[in-house]
Amino acid sequence: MNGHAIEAHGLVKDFGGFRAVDGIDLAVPAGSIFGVLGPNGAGKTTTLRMLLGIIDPDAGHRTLLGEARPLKVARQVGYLPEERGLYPGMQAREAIAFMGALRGLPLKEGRARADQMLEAHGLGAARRKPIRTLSKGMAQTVQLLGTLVHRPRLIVLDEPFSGLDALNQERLEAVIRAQAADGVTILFSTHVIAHAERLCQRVAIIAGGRVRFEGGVEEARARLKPEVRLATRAADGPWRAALPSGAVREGHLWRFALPDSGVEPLLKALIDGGAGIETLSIERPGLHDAFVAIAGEAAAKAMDGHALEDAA
Ligand SMILES: Nc1ncnc2c1ncn2[C@@H]1O[C@H](COP(=O)(O)OP(=O)(O)OP(=O)(O)O)[C@@H](O)[C@H]1O
Repeated sequence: MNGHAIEAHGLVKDFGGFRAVDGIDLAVPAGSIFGVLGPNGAGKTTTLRMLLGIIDPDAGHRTLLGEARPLKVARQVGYLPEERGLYPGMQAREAIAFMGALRGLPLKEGRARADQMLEAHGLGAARRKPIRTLSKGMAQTVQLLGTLVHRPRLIVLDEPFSGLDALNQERLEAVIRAQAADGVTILFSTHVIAHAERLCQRVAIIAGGRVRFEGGVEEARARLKPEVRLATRAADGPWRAALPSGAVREGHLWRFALPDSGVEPLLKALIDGGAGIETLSIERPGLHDAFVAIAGEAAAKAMDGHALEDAA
C-alpha cells in the first residue's frame, strides 16, 4: 500500500456537458486525518464517490487500501454519505447492526457492538427506541456508529459536521481523533475551515473541480507571511519608510506582512523613526487566510456564507 490508504491520479468526472471534477490527484497517508476542503459545488462529493467506487471516473485512476477496484475492499471501509437517513421504524441498535451487516459483520455481533457503542456515547437508553423517536443529533450519532461498527480501516465522511450543534460537533471531533489514535485512516470533506484546521494533518483545497493545494495544514499556513498590526502615536514621520509598500491603513491601525528581514529591524526602524509605538502584534495566518490566498476570495466567501448558514 506504500503508506497511502488512498491514491488518486487525474480523476475526471463529467455530468452531461459539465465537468464536475477536472483532474484531481490525492494521496492520503495511512493512519492520517485528511480533510477535503472546498465551497459548495467544488466537486468534493463527486470525488469521494469516485474514490469509494460508488461511481467510476471518466478518466484517471485511484487505489483504495491498495486496491484498484475500490468495492473489493468495501468491508474495510466505513462511509457516511452527505444525505443522512436511517429507516425510521428501526430500533437504534438494529440500525447500527444492519449497517454493519451490509459490510459483512454478523448481525448478532453487530447488535452486541451496537449496545456497547450506544452506551459509550450516552445513548444506552435509546438502544431499543425507533429512529423516528430520536432527536436529529441522536439519529446522526446512530448513523455515525453504524459507519464504524464493522471496525473499518478507512473511514470516509462527507460533510460530517453539517447539521450538528456545537456539542455534537465536539463529540464527533473526539470520535474522529479516537479512531485515528487506533490507526484508522480518516478522510472527511468540509466547507468549515475550522474543523479541518483542528483535526487534519493534511488537507486538499478543492475549488472548481481541481485541487488548488494539497499538503500539511502548517505548510498551507506557511505559504503566507505573518501579519503585523501596528498602532502608533505619530501620524506621520520618517518611521513610515519602515512600512512595506503593501501596508494597509484601517483607522488608527496599520496592517502589513512581516518583512522577510524579521521583526527586529522593523522595530528598530519604527523606534528610530519616531513612530511612538502604541501597540504591535504579529499574527500567524490561520488556514482560513491560507485558503483565501490559495482558492481565492470568492471561494472563501462561498465557504463562509455556507458556514454561517450552518451556525444559524
Ligand atoms: N449526478 C449529477 N448530475 C449532474 N450534476 C451533478 C451530479 N452530481 C454533482 N453534480 C454537479 O457537480 C458539481 C460538483 O458537485 P459535488 O456534489 O461533487 O460538489 P461538493 O463540493 O460536494 O458540494 P456540496 O457540498 O454542495 O455537495 C456541482 O455543480 C453539482 O451540481
